[in-house]
Amino acid sequence: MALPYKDALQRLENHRVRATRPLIPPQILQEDLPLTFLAANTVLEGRRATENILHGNDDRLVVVVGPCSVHNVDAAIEYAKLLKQYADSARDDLHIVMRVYFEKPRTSLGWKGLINDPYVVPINLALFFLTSFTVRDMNSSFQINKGLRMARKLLLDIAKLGLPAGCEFLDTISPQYTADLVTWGAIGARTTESQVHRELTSALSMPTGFKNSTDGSVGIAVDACRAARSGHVFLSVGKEGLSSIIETEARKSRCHVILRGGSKGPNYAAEYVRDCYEKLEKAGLLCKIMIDCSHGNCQKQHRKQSEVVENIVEQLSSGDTSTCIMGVMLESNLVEGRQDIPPSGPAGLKYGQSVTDACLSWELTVPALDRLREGVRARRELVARNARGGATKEIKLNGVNGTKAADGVNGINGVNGAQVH
Ligand SMILES: O=C[C@H](O)[C@H](O)COP(=O)(O)O
Ligand SMILES: C=C(OP(=O)(O)O)C(=O)O
Repeated sequence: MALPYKDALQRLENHRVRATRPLIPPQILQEDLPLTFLAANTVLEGRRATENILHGNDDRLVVVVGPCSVHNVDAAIEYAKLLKQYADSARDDLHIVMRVYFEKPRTSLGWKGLINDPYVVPINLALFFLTSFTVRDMNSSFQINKGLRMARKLLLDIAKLGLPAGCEFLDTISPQYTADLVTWGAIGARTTESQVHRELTSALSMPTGFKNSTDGSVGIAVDACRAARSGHVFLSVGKEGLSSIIETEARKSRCHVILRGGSKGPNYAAEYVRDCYEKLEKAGLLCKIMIDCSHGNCQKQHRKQSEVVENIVEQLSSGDTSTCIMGVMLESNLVEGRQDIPPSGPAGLKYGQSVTDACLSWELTVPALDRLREGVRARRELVARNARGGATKEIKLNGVNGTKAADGVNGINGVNGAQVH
């Protein structure tokens, strides 16, 4: 029997939408939590240093290190203070950026991060006790306006400490709320192939890395770097929260590939770095690569990150891939390992431990960072030796002669004639 016309219409759209709630406009949140002079300086300086490393005008390594995801802002600040102290002591060798990840792409289902589902303690005590026994995930409040506010406030507090922050951009609207506080961005393995994320990246003002796909394909990350370098016209929102048509301009690339391993195994070893380099060179792109020690590269066994670090140090010290490695990523937290969110709710969580991927403890992170410093120093010596004694086989790949580029762009690739963008 035919449905009444009105019922039929209702089934044609929004049939599965339970509710639509208003989202705070980005401009209001930015007015409520404005960028301070100190915070702006942290971001600008952090971006400048990252770009100099990307373009071969600074021989340090960018190290993106921190929790897999932030769920407790107090623990994140405690971690940030430790990291800031270390970053200051290591600043001659490492440009340290804290991983401050609020958006989690899931393989299938799971908590999607602090912006999507922050842990907001109910004000009403009775409700608190009731929800303590019934909640799933962080607390299934899905109070996204609060999540955005908490994320912006945390990024602001970290920037005020003088520590640069790095975020994954998973949603294409949320960057309007936080991007002015982000020094370095990432597009994850599950979204690097997405046109929408490549368009978003073309609009981002910070250097950004594209991960290889979860099956290990590096070609899609190279394609993504090429796509993001171009100008695009696409749909998004403006600062007033209005749906908008955004137009971006083609520009010098600030993108790089992140090798994160995949379902076929790790890809941090020199042969994979070399292969990635060759793909980037063929595409006429900046031949700069970050190695993610976690995810597919440690096969989710967090302590293996230290083994990956050892391999990177070896490559930095002597390998032909030495100078195309511009960065390293580590998943680290106050407390080692990971925990599930208890069925009774987040109140029972252990302080300072990840609820997503397992992380290195702070105590294991420091020696890994120290080793990376040693690797950078060894690379410096290698480059200096090469400058004194002519090109050696080891560093032929990049043709680096240890000098800085005059135009601030082609320091690394300029020598062997590869095109730079
Ligand atoms: O970095 C975190 C995870 O690797 C990513 O979000 C996927 O997580 P999942 O496989 O547990 O869903
Ligand atoms: C989700 C992440 O990584 P990937 O995209 O490599 O899985 C991450 O870095 O948090």
